[in-house]
Amino acid sequence: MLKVISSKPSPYARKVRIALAEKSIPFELISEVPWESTTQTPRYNPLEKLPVLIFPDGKAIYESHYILEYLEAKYPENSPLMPKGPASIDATLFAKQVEVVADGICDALVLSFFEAQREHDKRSEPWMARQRRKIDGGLEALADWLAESGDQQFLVNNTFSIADIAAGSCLGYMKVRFPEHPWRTAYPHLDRYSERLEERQSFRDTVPRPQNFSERII
Ligand SMILES: N[C@@H](CCC(=O)N[C@@H](CS(=O)(=O)O)C(=O)NCC(=O)O)C(=O)O
Repeated sequence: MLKVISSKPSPYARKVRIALAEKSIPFELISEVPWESTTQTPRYNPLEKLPVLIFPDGKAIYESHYILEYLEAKYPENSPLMPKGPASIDATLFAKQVEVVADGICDALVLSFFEAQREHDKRSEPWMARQRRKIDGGLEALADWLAESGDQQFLVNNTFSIADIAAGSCLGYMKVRFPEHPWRTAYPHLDRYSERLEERQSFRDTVPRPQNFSERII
């Protein structure tokens, strides 16, 4: 059976868990804190990051966007998550662009989270401001794309895709890592979009949770 190394809050791991659930591919979930000495992630990923997808033979792949690409290539018939058909190349490329922005917002959220772990006198305000600009700019892009889609249920061709997995996981992570951010009032249509996605069973079963650190990690 496939195994997924995940962590409770990880939006990137949530993407993989959602894709596997949407494709009805069974897997064993392994939850851990990748920064702690007990982590097994470095055994499979030289970049020491989760999610990791581990195959029955012990081989593994990593980086959420690559894992989703892999799953779509190997299991195309199980609930396709990329637009299909000859005219779909532009739609597929757009779905991947949405994933780039959603993952980039998460990257800035992670960097902000760790900067905030430093003692006050060691925090870089310019660095925090830079991450905040990326988060705000990324959210504005998602809000604009959703509006351009006609406030549809899904971002691309009104069909559930990796764009919605990435955007939905990102917005869910905002609620965990940056609950005071005003995006839900600034973009009510994006908030409704996020709430609609959270009603999907694959989202219900993968709601992110904060995690406790037993070791100092920064
Ligand atoms: N680009 C990667 C990012 C993955 C990532 O940053 N994972 C974090 C955990 S979490 O933030 O998603 O919870 C990690 O393993 N960090 C460990 C490290 O960066 O050394 C992906 O999309 O999979």
